[in-house]
Formats: sequence, C-alpha cells, structure tokens
Amino acid sequence: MVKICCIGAGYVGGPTMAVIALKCPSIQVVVVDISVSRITAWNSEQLPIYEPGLEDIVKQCRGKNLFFSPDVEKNVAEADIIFVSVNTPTKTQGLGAGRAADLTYWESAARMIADVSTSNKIVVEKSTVPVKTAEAIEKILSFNSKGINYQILSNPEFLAEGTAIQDLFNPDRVLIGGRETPDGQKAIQTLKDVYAHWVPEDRIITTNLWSAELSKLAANAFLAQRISSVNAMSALCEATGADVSQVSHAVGKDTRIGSKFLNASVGFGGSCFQKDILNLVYICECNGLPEVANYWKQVIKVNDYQKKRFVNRVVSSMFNTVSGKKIAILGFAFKKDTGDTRETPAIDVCKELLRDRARLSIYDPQVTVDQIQRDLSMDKFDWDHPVHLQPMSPSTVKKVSIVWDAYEAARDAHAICILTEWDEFKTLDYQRIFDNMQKPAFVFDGRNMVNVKKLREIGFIVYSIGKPLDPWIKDMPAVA
Ligand SMILES: NC(=O)C1=CN([C@@H]2O[C@H](COP(=O)(O)OP(=O)(O)OC[C@H]3O[C@@H](n4cnc5c(N)ncnc54)[C@H](O)[C@@H]3O)[C@@H](O)[C@H]2O)C=CC1
Ligand SMILES: O=C(O)[C@H]1O[C@H](OP(=O)(O)OP(=O)(O)OC[C@H]2O[C@@H](n3ccc(=O)[nH]c3=O)[C@H](O)[C@@H]2O)[C@H](O)[C@@H](O)[C@@H]1O
Repeated sequence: MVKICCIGAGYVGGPTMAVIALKCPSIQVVVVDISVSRITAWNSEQLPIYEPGLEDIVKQCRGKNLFFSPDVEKNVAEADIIFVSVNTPTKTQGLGAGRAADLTYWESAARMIADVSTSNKIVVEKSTVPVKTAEAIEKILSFNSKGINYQILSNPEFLAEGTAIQDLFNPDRVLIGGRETPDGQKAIQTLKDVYAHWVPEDRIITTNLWSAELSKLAANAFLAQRISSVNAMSALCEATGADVSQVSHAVGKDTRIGSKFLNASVGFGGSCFQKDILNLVYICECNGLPEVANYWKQVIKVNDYQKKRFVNRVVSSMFNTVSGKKIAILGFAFKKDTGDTRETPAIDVCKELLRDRARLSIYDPQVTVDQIQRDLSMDKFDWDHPVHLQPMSPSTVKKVSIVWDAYEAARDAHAICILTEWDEFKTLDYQRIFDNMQKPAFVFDGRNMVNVKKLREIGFIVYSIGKPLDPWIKDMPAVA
C-alpha cells in the first residue's frame, strides 16, 4: 500500500488529502500538523475549517484510509510520498520584509524530513513557494541524506476556498513539475498515478520544476490582476455613468477574455493573492527586473485604492462624518462559503471606519466573535500603508459589537455595508430593515448583490460599486 503523509493540516492539506483518500481507497493518507488543537479538531465532529462538502468526505474516509495525527515524525518516516502544505506567509522582518515569502515553516519541515527519514522519499511542494525553492529543499535534504534518495516535485494547488471540494474533484488542471532526470520522471509518474485515479490524463500537466513553481505565482497574479482591472474600471464607471456589470458582461463575451472573475468588488482578499503577488514582485526585483516588479505591484495598489475608495464613499455620503454613528457590517469573511478572514477587505474597511469613530455592528454567518475581535485588534502588516501598522486600541475594539443576525446588526443603524457576498443577503427583508433604521438610511453594497432599484423604491440611498450613482451620492464626491 502506498503511504502518503501531508505536513500541514490547513485549508489546503485537509481538503486535498481528504479527496485523495476518497478517490484512492488503496492509498493510506495521514495528515500531520504541529498544531495539536488543529489535529484534535480534524478528529472531532467540528472540523477546523468550513468548506461545503468537506465534512461528508472526512466522515466517509476518517479511520479507514484517512488519518489525522499529531505524530509528525513517525508518519513522515513511514511515508513514500510526503506533501508539504505548510504556511508560507509574507516575511514581516529582516531581508525582504513585506514582500518575500517566509520559508521558516517550509525549511523546518524539510529539516525534519531529513532527520527522520530512513527510506527513499518523494517530497511534494504543495505550498505556494518562490521559484527555485525546490533547489533549496534539495540542498537541505541532500546534505543530510544518509544515502537516501529524495525526489522533489512541485505540485501547486489551485483550489479556491468555498469551492475547494468541487475544484479538487474536477480540476482545470493538475500541475506536476520535476527534474528532467530518469529518477525525476519516475517520481512524476508516481504522483501522476495518484491523480489519475480521478483526473483525466489530459488535465495532468507535467513541466520542469521552475515552470511549475512560477506557474502558481503567475496564475494567482493573473487572477488578481483581472479583479484589479475591473475594479479600476468601476471607478471610471462611477465617474461617467457607465454600469460596471454591463461593461464586464460586454467585455467578458469576448472569448479571448472570458466572463469569469470580472466581478467588481470592495477589493480582493484571502490569504494568497496579496502574499503571492508581493512574492512575485520581490523575485522580479531580485532578478533585476524593476519594470516587471512595478507592473505587478500596481495590482495590489489598485486593490488598496478600491478599499479606500469604498470607505470614502461611506463617509462622504453621510455628511462627511460617521463619528458615533452605528454602521451595520454584513459579511466579514473574504468571500462567501468560508469562515476564513485572512486579508479580508472587511478588516481594512472596518478599521478605517473605526478610525473615523463609527460604531460597528458586524454579522457574518461563519466567522466567530473571537476571530473578528482578533482581526480588528491585530497589528496588520501592509506595504505602503504605515497607518495599518498602528495597533487598534482596546477602546476602539469596544466600538464593535458582533451579532448573529443581519436584522439585529441593522437595527437603529445609519448605514449598512455589505462586504461579503453571502447568498442570504440577497433575500433579506429590506423593507423590515429600512423600517428599523435611522433616516436617511444608506446601503453601501461592496459586492453588487442588492437590487438597487428595489431598495431605492423602499427609500434607501444606495451605493453599489461601479453602478450609476444615486443623486444623493453624486453630489458628495469621494476623493480617494
Ligand atoms: N488557502 C488556500 O486556499 C490555498 C493555499 N495555498 C498555499 O498552501 C499553503 C498552505 O496554505 P493553507 O492551507 O491556507 O495554510 P494554513 O495556515 O491553513 O495551514 C498550514 C498548516 O501548516 C502547519 N505547519 C506549519 N509548519 C509546520 C511544520 N513544520 N510541521 C507540521 N505542520 C506545520 C500549521 O500549523 C498549519 O496548520 C500556503 O503556501 C498557501 O499559499 C495554495 C492554494 C490555495
Ligand atoms: O492560491 C490560493 O490561495 C488560491 O487563491 C484564489 O482562491 P481564493 O483566494 O480561495 O478565492 P477566490 O475565489 O480567488 O477569491 C479571492 C478574492 O477575490 C474576490 N473576487 C473574486 C472574483 C471576482 O470576480 N471578484 C472578486 O472581487 C473574492 O471575493 C475574494 O475576496 C484562487 O482563485 C485559487 O485558484 C488559488 O488556488
């Protein structure tokens, strides 16, 4: 029986390994983590992450060929294939701080593999890493090899949170990079055989190591760039009377462009887009390519601009002050169908509103009170935004209440900000909400999900990103 061990039981390691276990009953899969509490949660009724469809798969396979264990070393020693799916955040200190990927976790995993291994291993980079990381890992392993043969493969993950299971079941492609030596090709084939249990062969792409590593960064940069492109257009739409949804639709109909990922928003969030683009920028700079670095940097700058622009619309529309006013925040996760708040635009929007001394009442169906409090009081690292480096004071956090119902959040509020596109926000009883709000009552839709016409008929003053402006708002321009 082939034995797989995955180091890192997070948003990638957990779902990916659960699907491998489901699709490959003949393979034993063990997921390990240094976080004992995370492993305990994977073994409990309450999984550590919310992902539609995941719980069913885990329940089906757990204890059969899928195991979650805190015993990292034993399971690594016994495995034939080791996936490394640890976090690779942006460095916050030292050389490359604010841009380079922090490979501390990766390196310690590699050193541990070298320490405990007694048989040949295929080591698979699942984490997103800077191009050429495989070379560094090879060096660490080969300098400590004790005669063991290690083959390093790059097998980046393309799943998106909220749709992880369907993405894993039916991937656009699986990418495997390896050395162009006979041993390297053999290792590629071994991993290919795992995916071939359910992925059609023509969707399994093999490349050299560096192409695979760079393709992951490139894919995320291209995706984020589309969002910044449409968000930049949304500002121009507001200035000209064009409607960004109509523009996206017309542009996306061109099959060379395509219709996906053209939804204007308050800005993209998530743990990877910003981190991976910053990493790409750093790699470009290290390779003496400042023009290329600046090109990609602009994707992040437009994203920051979009969040700032949204807050400015809120404040300027409400007579240039939100001090003491209650603002309902609907949605805090970085997208729907996840409880993940990493780099969610809601953090930046809420912090800016709190700086303007608003009182916030936040509702999100999946994010816990503790998580929101932590996010709003945490020192957030952000390049070009020194203001974000200032920690929130405990008194600011007191201006936040977290409730478990959208109606409760909006009660007596002056305004509602929709920051995550949860489906339930489409079907709220907006008349009931309006009746219980202060007047004039504002809706600032950061996800273009409300029926603007209907809400205006009820009496709301509505701002929807990139849509023709409400006459009220038109007269109160937001200078970002
Ligand atoms: N979150 C996502 O949707 C995607 C993430 N990625 C990439 O996958 C990697 C992992 O991301 P997530 O799963 O979101 O991170 P995560 O933070 O949810 O999980 C990483 C896990 O690794 C564990 N860990 C760290 N060092 C360890 C060590 N030495 N030994 C054992 N366990 C260790 C941590 O305790 C944590 O539970 C990152 O490089 C990310 O860029 C790639 C595609 C999608
Ligand atoms: O490397 C990663 O971590 C992953 O990053 C993204 O996945 P994820 O961040 O989970 O979610 P997305 O669906 O890409 O959404 C990212 C952000 O962009 C926003 N977005 C997305 C699409 C769009 O049209 N407009 C828009 O504002 C979302 O609301 C969200 O805040 C990529 O889509 C995955 O392919 C990749 O594997």
